[in-house]
Amino acid sequence: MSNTQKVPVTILTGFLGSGKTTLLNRILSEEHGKKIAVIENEYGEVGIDQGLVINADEEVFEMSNGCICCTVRGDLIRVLGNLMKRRDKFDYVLVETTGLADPGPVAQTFFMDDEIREEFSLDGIVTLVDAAHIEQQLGRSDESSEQVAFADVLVLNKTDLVSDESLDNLESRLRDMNRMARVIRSKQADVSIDTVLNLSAFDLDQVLQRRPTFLEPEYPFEWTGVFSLEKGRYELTLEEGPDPTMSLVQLLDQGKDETALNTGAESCVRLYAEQEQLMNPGDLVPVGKHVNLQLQSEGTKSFFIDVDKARDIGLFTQHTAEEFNMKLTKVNTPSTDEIDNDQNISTISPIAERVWVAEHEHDDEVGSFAIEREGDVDPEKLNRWLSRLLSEKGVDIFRTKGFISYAGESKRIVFQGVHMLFTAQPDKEWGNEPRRNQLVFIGRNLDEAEMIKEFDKCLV
Ligand SMILES: Nc1nc2c(ncn2[C@@H]2O[C@H](COP(=O)(O)OP(=O)(O)OP(=O)(O)O)[C@@H](O)[C@H]2O)c(=O)[nH]1
Repeated sequence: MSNTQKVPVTILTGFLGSGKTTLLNRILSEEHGKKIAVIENEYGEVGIDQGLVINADEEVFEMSNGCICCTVRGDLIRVLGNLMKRRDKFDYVLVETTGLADPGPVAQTFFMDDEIREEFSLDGIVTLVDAAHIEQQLGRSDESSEQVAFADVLVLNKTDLVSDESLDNLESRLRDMNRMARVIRSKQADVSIDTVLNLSAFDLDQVLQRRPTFLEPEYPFEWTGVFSLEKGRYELTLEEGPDPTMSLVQLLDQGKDETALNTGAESCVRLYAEQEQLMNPGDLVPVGKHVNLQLQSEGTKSFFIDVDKARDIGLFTQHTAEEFNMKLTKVNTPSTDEIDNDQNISTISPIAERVWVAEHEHDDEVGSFAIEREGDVDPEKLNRWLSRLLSEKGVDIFRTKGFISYAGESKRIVFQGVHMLFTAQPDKEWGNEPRRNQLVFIGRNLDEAEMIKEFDKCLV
């Protein structure tokens, strides 16, 4: 298929609260004659963004799954795959990434996966920059620097909140970080559509020159072991490790050379994006499924693997085998083997092993949670609490957003906060919809229990 027939894709990035949804809504409400499918990559437990995107004919798909940088590729492949079945319904795709994501893995998807590459072409990466907060963000997170570095267009938004002088300084700082990008200033992301869509701006060769590692993938698993097994039942044992659960995929006939390991890894990227199946100790691990081993109980945990004939199997695990002292042993059955005592059972060593090192560090302190409560809140109490919370902890609370039901107000209130700045504005009538509150917080070292307790005090 030639490039012109491929569906163009624009990736919209920018740190939390920089104005991505505002720009998206602007694009969706403009007469541009395009049928746009929107993919929202949410961070957090509740899909608030979908509720904030205006009603349009466009289709909105949400993804949300684990560590974004590691799982996004699998998620995106799944969502794009579904989109292709409705090819007649759209002619442009917009991907809004979560503000915490490095856009690299999102962009990679359009080059690494053959099926995706055949159907879609990356048109450009548009990065929203919050003029009021970017200095602070650049100092604190690698992701925001990556978002600037990858951009084809930098939209310097929220110009109303800073002086012209600061804007000039900021603009020159951004240009130092990325000389290729076009910089546009905006208020409420009021940029003209043709400065952000249909640019044919993304140039893979150029990116590879700047960043030779661009196509080096990141995986949602850290370890692979290939085991050469005979027919029979095997026991997989795990001790205490760094996590109370661990994801795993078992593949049949896994080769052990470099190419085979990479092929296996790519198919696991897709499998890892599927809903995980919880496995308790004693369960039989199915083939080709994303399972999540439950390891909360004390002592050694055992799971079982049945092999129908002599073959090599691959285990792709979220953490390394070493971290859980994971071992595979053959279970002797009286009909086929001599009964062994425990001492004689020997661990089977893998014929090949591979550690997939994620290039990025996981920032464990950054997290999110949602408060969801039926009923109404007292606006004054809520305002007092949030003002205090955000003035005290606003540096660590990157983003707050959601819907609130004010007592005595017929309209739903949309709450939006970026660090210490926040607004609460009436949106649509509640009508017949049940009145409820949904508030998502994203930040560092959040005290979830305390914040929920304080929120509950604001309910009437
Ligand atoms: N003062 C000011 N506020 C703005 C501007 N653009 C957007 N906002 C507000 O900033 C808040 C965040 O905007 P969003 O568009 O939701 O930002 P986002 O990047 O989608 O946020 P996340 O999805 O959480 O990362 C909202 O309250 C917007 O109304 C602007 O130019 N000036």
